[in-house]
Amino acid sequence: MTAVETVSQFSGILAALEEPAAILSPDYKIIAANDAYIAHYKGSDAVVGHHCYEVSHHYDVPCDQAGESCPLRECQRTGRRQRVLHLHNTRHGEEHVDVEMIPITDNSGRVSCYLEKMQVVKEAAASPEEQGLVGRSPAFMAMLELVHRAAPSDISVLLLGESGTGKELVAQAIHQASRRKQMPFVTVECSGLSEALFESELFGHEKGAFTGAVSSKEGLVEAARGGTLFLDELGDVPLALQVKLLRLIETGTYRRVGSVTVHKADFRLVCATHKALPDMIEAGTFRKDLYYRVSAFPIPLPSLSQRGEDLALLVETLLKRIPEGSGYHLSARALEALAAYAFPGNIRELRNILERGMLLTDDNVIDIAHLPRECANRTEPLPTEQQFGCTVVPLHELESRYLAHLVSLYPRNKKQLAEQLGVSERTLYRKLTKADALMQKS
Ligand SMILES: Nc1ncnc2c1ncn2[C@@H]1O[C@H](COP(=O)(O)OP(=O)(O)OP(=O)(O)O)[C@@H](O)[C@H]1O
Repeated sequence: MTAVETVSQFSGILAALEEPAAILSPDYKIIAANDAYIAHYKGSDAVVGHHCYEVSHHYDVPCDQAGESCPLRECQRTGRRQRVLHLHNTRHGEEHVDVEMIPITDNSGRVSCYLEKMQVVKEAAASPEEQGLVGRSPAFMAMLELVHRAAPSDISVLLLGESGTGKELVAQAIHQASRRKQMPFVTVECSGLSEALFESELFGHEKGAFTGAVSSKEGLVEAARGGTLFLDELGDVPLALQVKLLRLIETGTYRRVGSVTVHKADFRLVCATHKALPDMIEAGTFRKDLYYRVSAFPIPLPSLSQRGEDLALLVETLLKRIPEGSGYHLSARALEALAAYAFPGNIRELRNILERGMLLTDDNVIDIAHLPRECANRTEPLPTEQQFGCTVVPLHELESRYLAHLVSLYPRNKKQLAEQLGVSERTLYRKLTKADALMQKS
């Protein structure tokens, strides 16, 4: 089939698609594109005849030669449709885009071209935003791809990540991208609740069900009707309550405390934990059956230290979100210092560091001096040997060299030498033996 025939055959399909779509030749050339594609990428029909990677990435070479996975190349390799999440340059700036590549065969069964369909991923932004997830590092993109795939279905998602990695924000993003987005998103904080409190919080109670239940109250399961129920810190739910949770999930029904009426639940379940649930199962502190119910679609969240490329973007974003923060910025040296820090508290810790820095600075620049000592300590790079004016050697080696030099000056007077050095003669001999060994090594 010639290119002209291909265009006429597919122009109808392209026009019928609402999302940006194009037909690509095996050598990455855009043969035809729909209006949505043109509007999204260039705003003019000058896209036809250009390479897809030039238009969407502003690259000179195909994605796989620029360090990214190329769906067209994968399609050619496997002969099957491919989906991948890419960061594209669109008319709105950089956007996360779900790219779907479908091989098209001609009458002889040979793949003659490819249909490329784009869907802008709304769950996250690649530039600082007032709200929502931001990120562009490979670790973040891998997580976002899973979020984007899971969100539209009703599958139970288990978010696994250290404290402060954004589990609650991801849960909200899943809700926002789901068909339940118009309905409530309800968080259940599972840690620190007693058995009785947990049950009445979750299922509600009737008037007089227990001392203090002066009126009947709707529970969080009821409040989440039609929407998403987010169980945060699932690993903290005590064993006795896990069975009640399991019953809720298995039967899709619940009863208010003090009532015999069975209610039907209607929610999509998203759970989060920073604990290793399989280890807890081993230890007998988490039910295996509950684990399999909640972990149909696990999504690991990267720690901040795995998202080094996102640090500057997150700093800018958080400063936008902290009240009064948008007037402030971080000096290059301070950013460098933070880049070398491990962030055990992840993004929440970064936010705290910035808030503290804002209070400590006298102008609008947060500098090294305004960072906590544990971050700032790593900041001053050691002077080079040239700047020092001498070679930098480990202290124990310096001591050995010094002792060797002294002994060469006073070979017969070790007792006096030990006295002058403030050590016992025995210690001096021990140190000299070490020094000898070191000298022989070097
Ligand atoms: N990708 C992201 N983009 C922007 N802000 C983020 C992102 N991820 C997390 N944050 C911010 O980091 C902070 C911590 O996020 P969140 O509370 O969702 O973490 P968490 O993993 O649920 O923490 P914990 O386990 O302690 O409950 C919040 O201020 C949140 O807005």
